[in-house]
Amino acid sequence: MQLRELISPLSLSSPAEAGDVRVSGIAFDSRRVQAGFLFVAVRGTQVDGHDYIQRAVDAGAVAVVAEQAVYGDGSHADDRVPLILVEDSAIALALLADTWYGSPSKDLQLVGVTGTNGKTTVTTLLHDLFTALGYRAGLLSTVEVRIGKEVRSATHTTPDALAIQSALADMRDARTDYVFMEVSSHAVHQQRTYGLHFAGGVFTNLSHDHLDYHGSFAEYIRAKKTFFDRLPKTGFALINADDKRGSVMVQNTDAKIYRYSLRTMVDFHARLLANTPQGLQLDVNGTEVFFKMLGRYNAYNLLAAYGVAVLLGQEEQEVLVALSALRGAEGRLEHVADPSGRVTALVDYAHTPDALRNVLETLRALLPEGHRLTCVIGAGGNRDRAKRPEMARVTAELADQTILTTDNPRSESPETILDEMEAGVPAKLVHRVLRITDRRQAIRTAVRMGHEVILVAGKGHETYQEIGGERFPFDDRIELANALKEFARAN
Ligand SMILES: CC(=O)N[C@H]1[C@@H](OP(=O)(O)OP(=O)(O)OC[C@H]2O[C@@H](n3ccc(=O)[nH]c3=O)[C@H](O)[C@@H]2O)O[C@H](CO)[C@@H](O)[C@@H]1O[C@H](C)C(=O)N[C@@H](C)C(=O)N[C@H](CCC(=O)O)C(=O)O
Ligand SMILES: Nc1ncnc2c1ncn2[C@@H]1O[C@H](COP(=O)(O)OP(=O)(O)OP(=O)(O)O)[C@@H](O)[C@H]1O
Ligand SMILES: N[C@H](CCC[C@H](N)C(=O)O)C(=O)O
Ligand SMILES: [Mg+2]
Repeated sequence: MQLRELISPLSLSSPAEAGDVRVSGIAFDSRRVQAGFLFVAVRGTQVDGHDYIQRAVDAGAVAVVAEQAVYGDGSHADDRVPLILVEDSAIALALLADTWYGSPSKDLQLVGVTGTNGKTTVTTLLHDLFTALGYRAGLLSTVEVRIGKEVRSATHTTPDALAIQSALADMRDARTDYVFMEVSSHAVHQQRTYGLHFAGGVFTNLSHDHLDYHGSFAEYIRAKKTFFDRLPKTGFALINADDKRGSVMVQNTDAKIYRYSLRTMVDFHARLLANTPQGLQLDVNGTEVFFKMLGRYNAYNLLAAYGVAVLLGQEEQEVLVALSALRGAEGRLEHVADPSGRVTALVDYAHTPDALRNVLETLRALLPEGHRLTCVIGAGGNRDRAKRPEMARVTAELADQTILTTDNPRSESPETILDEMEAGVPAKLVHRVLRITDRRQAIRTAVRMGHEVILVAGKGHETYQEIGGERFPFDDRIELANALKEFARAN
């Protein structure tokens, strides 16, 4: 593509000298530049992409997009290639990616889901629902990217702008009708989703997470709200009316606002008739349905998916019938078989205080009288530190036995993370809390406790443990299954 054509959507105040340079690709990482590429210098959380311009040009970049021509160290832009100056290179990157791939979001019905918890569940439900209704559906989630029958594992909840546009282009080429994507607060803040044309957006809920990155709860709210601020007039904004942040989210949106609730008679309303170990019985806008998913919080996820489907023009009764058979995403309240048949063993992705409260309260409510629950939980390294003591406190309060352990320490010391978790356990509950750093041992010990219910939380679908920048194979479901087998053999 000609550089001139590629940069035309950037609406530059002083049009750059693009000449007749031909661009063969775009990269925002100098290590991925090939001959003929356009390099976009983006300021990051670790380093500044502007410091890598020379390297990008040496690697074959034929043009550079940057926010400045003179850098902190006094060096100047490489004058071998055209430099296109922009105000915000992350926004420029998103627009360039959109142009490069031919604006695929305009050819698809794209729905974004944001909120602290429930994004993967709602997007997966929607993907599976629209597939069941006979459409070609695409998915961009924490777990996977689905393009028709092709499944790619995901690197991020919301990938970078080039990866999003490339996946959407593949979906468009595969004649996909509807695409459901998670929109994380990191993504909004880093402009990964800038310029995407959304048919609608969903807000699930807001609670404590990612305060390390955003700095404060107000900034975290602001990032999520920006997603709704940018929705088009033609789109819809579907919010959880039972979450107190719902109305703030859509305060400045141009999109048409719709609400869902378990408490009030809004556009999409459900009444919880029964919450059983087999599933949920709900009255959804006047129709009684039994769903296979468990727990009150999943009533919200189901209602959000129902609302989106109806707003996208689907027939209400057909939607309810199809939704009633779905089970949501893998690694969320996923059962692990116990050969002895004595234990209900589950893996879940709860990795925030609110998610842990929800899943533990759900299990508590469904447990027969006298049944005891052991929960294995850790907290990730290089992530929000403030949530660590809260996660331990909530678990200690709601489980009969808590085992604190390691969950992706990344570059942090596992012991320091565990110290910070332990600090949150109220003195009167310390007798219910064990600390076992090695996650495999923690899971084995949980099984040996002999309680009727075991919940291994925090890693869900993950198939690795990230320690010191390296990912080692580790899957809670396999570990739990092995421990249950061992225990069944020994007893
Ligand atoms: C904290 C964070 O979000 N970091 C993301 C960010 O990287 P960064 O800002 O730290 O980048 P950096 O290392 O400072 O580099 C700055 C720039 O210099 C460039 N560079 C760097 C080195 C070099 O040699 N040459 C070069 O050109 C880099 O390519 C980059 O453009 O931009 C990168 C490219 O898009 C992301 O891969 C990276 O995600 C990291 C791996 C990450 O762990 N992110 C997590 C926290 C995340 O995004 N999570 C959310 C939400 C999770 C959830 O709750 O579901 C998600 O959407 O996944
Ligand atoms: N609507 C909800 N409200 C509160 N907690 C929920 C809700 N849905 C799911 N959870 C809890 O949060 C966990 C993560 O759910 P899910 O993966 O759907 O969220 P997510 O928003 O995609 O998370 P992430 O930010 O990691 O992408 C679940 O395993 C469950 O414990
Ligand atoms: N996608 C989220 C989930 C993390 C889950 C937990 N296993 C961890 O590593 O902290 C994050 O990156 O914050
Ligand atoms: Mg997710």
